[in-house]
Amino acid sequence: MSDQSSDHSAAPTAGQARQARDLHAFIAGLPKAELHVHHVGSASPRIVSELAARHSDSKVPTDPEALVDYFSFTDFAHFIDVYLSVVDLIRTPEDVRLLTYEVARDMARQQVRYAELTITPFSSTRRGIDERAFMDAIEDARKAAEAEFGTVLRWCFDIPGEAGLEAAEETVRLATDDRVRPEGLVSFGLGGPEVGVPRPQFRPYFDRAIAAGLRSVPHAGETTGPETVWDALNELRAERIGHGTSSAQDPKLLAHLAEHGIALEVCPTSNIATRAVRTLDEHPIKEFVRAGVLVTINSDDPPMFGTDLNNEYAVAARLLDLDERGVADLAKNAVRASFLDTAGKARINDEIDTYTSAWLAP
Ligand SMILES: Nc1ncnc2c1ncn2[C@@H]1O[C@H](CCC(=O)c2cccc(C(=O)O)c2)[C@@H](O)[C@H]1O
Ligand SMILES: [Zn+2]
Repeated sequence: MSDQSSDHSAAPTAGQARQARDLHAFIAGLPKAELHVHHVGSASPRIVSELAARHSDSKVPTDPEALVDYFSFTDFAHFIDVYLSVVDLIRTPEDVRLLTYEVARDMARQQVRYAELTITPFSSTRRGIDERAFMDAIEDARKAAEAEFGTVLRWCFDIPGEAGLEAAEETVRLATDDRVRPEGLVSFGLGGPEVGVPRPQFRPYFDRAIAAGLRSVPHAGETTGPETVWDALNELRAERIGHGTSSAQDPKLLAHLAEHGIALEVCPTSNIATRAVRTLDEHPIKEFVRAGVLVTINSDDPPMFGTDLNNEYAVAARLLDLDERGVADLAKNAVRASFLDTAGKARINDEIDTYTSAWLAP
């Protein structure tokens, strides 16, 4: 998969091409953690086309090839429309289980040892899927994935902000009611369009989620300015920020993020595909690193953006001019910023170190 920049730099030399090939090979085998990736957004073209074929009333193509054009977006609002047309395909608990298990399989193929998968339960329960059956489906898939692939999944439940306080109430109830909240739930987020969806209104819901032991990880600064990131920090007590792209416009914000170790969940190709950033070469990831911000690399909605996590690491390596050790450090950033327990973090970090040392051994 190539990145989507309109990069017109000179053609690489033979040595540079070999080095890039070698780095792709290194990335493919590197143990990783992923912190910002969406459940429905990770449905593979095969799964999406199979589900579309079951529902003739859907506008989603039933041919995986035709999905490539269907997954090209004129702007963020268009992306959300397409995203919801795929959400509409998820209609039964078996659809939910199949999707979740296959997402875990795709992650395992990229050596993802741990992932915090963002799920929007409101979107499924409001479409008629029973909440108990929904939770059983994702938990069954989570346990099967861990047993069969060795990939540890945890859940982030997010509020689709544009759906307003009704969605907020339903999401925080599903996330905090011990009769229904799933064992794998660790965090609480806020997704969807940011324009016209001010973050402060969700403070009471984040307060309830945090009081129930969940970690705060809202999207912010993806399609609006740094003030949305400040609101996510000050009103929603964000421990990490989804995207945070516009933070680069506010040096004080960058300094705050760096000083307090608040990680940005950077999704480079997503920002290009949704038109949040014009080209990869203009992406602010370099400014984040220069300011000392903890940067993690993520795929967001990989099949929808024509990418996968390995490709996102390759894009980041190119933009940051990283060698194998630099890429391994990026992977360890995600482990550090994760909500995995200390033993789990040590285990993945040791795997990363062992793999990198073996790769670089003369
Ligand atoms: N890069 C992204 N940036 C932001 N969000 C992203 C990104 N990728 C994926 N998402 C997901 O998109 C959904 C949006 C759902 C939404 O807006 C909505 C609005 C009105 C009604 C309903 C409904 O369900 O009835 C849903 C969220 O679930 C979110 O998790
Ligand atoms: Zn996202």
